[in-house]
Amino acid sequence: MTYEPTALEAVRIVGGVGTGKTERLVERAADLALADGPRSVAAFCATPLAARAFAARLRERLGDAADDVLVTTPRAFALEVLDDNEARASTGRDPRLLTAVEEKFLLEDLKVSGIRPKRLREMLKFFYRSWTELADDDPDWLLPGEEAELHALLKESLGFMRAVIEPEAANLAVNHLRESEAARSAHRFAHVVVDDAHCLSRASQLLAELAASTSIAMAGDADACVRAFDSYPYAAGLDEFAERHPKARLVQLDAYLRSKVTARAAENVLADPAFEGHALAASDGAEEGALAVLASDDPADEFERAAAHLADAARAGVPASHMAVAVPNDVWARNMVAALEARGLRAEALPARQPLGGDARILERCLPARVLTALNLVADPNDATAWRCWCGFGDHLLNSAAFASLRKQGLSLAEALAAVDSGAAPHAVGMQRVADARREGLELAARADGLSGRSLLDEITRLVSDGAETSAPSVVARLCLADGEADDAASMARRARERLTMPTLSDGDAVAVVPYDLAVGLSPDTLVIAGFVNGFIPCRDYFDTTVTTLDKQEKMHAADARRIYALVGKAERVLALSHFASTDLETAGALKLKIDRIRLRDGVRTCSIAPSDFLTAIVGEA
Ligand SMILES: Nc1ncnc2c1ncn2[C@@H]1O[C@H](COP(=O)(O)OP(=O)(O)OP(=O)(O)O)[C@@H](O)[C@H]1O
Repeated sequence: MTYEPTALEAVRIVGGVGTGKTERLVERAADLALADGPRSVAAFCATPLAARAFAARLRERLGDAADDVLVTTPRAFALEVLDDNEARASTGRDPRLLTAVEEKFLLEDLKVSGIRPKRLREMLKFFYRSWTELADDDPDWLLPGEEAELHALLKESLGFMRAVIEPEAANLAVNHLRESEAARSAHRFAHVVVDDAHCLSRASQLLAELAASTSIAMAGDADACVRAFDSYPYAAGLDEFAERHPKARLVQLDAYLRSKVTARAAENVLADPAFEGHALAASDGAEEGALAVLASDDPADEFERAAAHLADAARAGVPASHMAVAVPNDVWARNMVAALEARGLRAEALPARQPLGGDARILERCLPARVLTALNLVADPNDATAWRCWCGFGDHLLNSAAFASLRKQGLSLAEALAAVDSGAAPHAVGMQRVADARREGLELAARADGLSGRSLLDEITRLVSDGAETSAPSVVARLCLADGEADDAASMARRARERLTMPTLSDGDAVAVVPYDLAVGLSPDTLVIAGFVNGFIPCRDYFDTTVTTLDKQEKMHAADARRIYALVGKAERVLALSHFASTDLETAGALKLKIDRIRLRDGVRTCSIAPSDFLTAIVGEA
């Protein structure tokens, strides 16, 4: 049976950055929770951090009753929808998102198609975007031949791993809800509110709508559309919402409610032609606020200077929980946290990318990933993704040929590996390596049985490294352990997956150090935008006309302008733009900075780095 949307009471809240959209939704959610009970309300936010901030604002109004309102992200909700037996059977998947390391194995499995890597990546991007836009509603959306074949291979490979890849999650959940009445009633709320809809994919927006039975309110601002958490944010969704709900009540918010100074900064950015003449005006009652430009000589000075700025704010009475630093990358995040802590300020960083790196092809270079994979095997000896990865580590092609031949048998991965155990697997390159890894994996799981917490992680590390290491890599311990808990393997594996695929901040009393695009949902009193230089924003390729065509350059500029607009407007009172003027050549190369000039200073080749092209636009100088 196919789902037909019923008439929902719909509200569309539109307005620029800082005009009170979230506040309206919080107010609405609180009123509805009081009227119809907190369990009748669900709030969808663009990122886990935004959900945390929304829940805190709701708590201020509702007290403990706020705990019974579901405040979540469409991604987490999609996995809940996919977590029942009917969904598992119809999708052939477990509700488990692939981590970045696991995605590398998927990619290698797709390379057996023989398609050149560049073309393969382009086609994958097309599939991923199309899934998020539900293009597969049209049965003829794929061209026959190479395109349809690669898509089939991708779906088969994901089915073999029984896992879900991020751009697919909301698509699978939408389709499951459309098809299953039982699923719809199990995941239904009388009232749904959706915040920052411009940062959500089309499938995420529709998923939230499918969860509503009586009313839906969606808030957004197409000008602030940035890739924050969903990989393909869909700004047009706000207009589509209006088309689907022609009787939707429109709430248009025009006054920027934060400080006058940050209003001017956001307004100045909006003057960019990319925004087609949109405007923003501070509300009459807003306080003045302040804008600071922190110019430093080099990165080390910058970290010091930015931290000193926030230490001064702390002395003036601003709590650390009301401060944020937006950073261009994890190097800046680490250094800012260290500089803030050195000044006695608590700070916590939200990673820009999953912290589990390494080279899966070389055993010695991927110990943390192998330890975490082994933990998954101990947690669930039938974990198909974990077995796929475990039996591929250390091989140049991650044993993709062997897995291709295992997959072709039409068995599940667990059944196919059982056949390997009994020597009944088809002959293929690398099959012996898979058989050996399988045996080692089973032995390891048996030896680790009964342990928990850090001792389990340490024992797995010892076994995985053949005794060379006796203590778990710190990144694995950070991902798996919670304060004072000696959890079993399953709890630690679940926690690590969640921290990798849905990262958030846990310390509510610390300065939030977040990537530029992940300030969604935050309203810090004082915001420092660090590393505000050319190369970080805009990125180096933007300036390189041999790499970037004029068309592409325009698109990059428009995307950056949206990022900056969404970011500067977040500061409640004080905005500080921090940049540095020089660094050594090696650092500049590694960080992909845009080098203006190279000079010899004290025998070191030193590069001049200019502040971001956006700085003058924000400050409003000619
Ligand atoms: N009705 C109101 N009266 C006074 N202040 C308000 C009102 N609504 C919101 N605010 C304050 O204005 C600021 C911005 O509000 P809010 O975060 O809801 O805006 P937003 O449009 O969701 O912002 P963003 O675009 O950054 O997500 C917050 O500090 C909030 O407390």
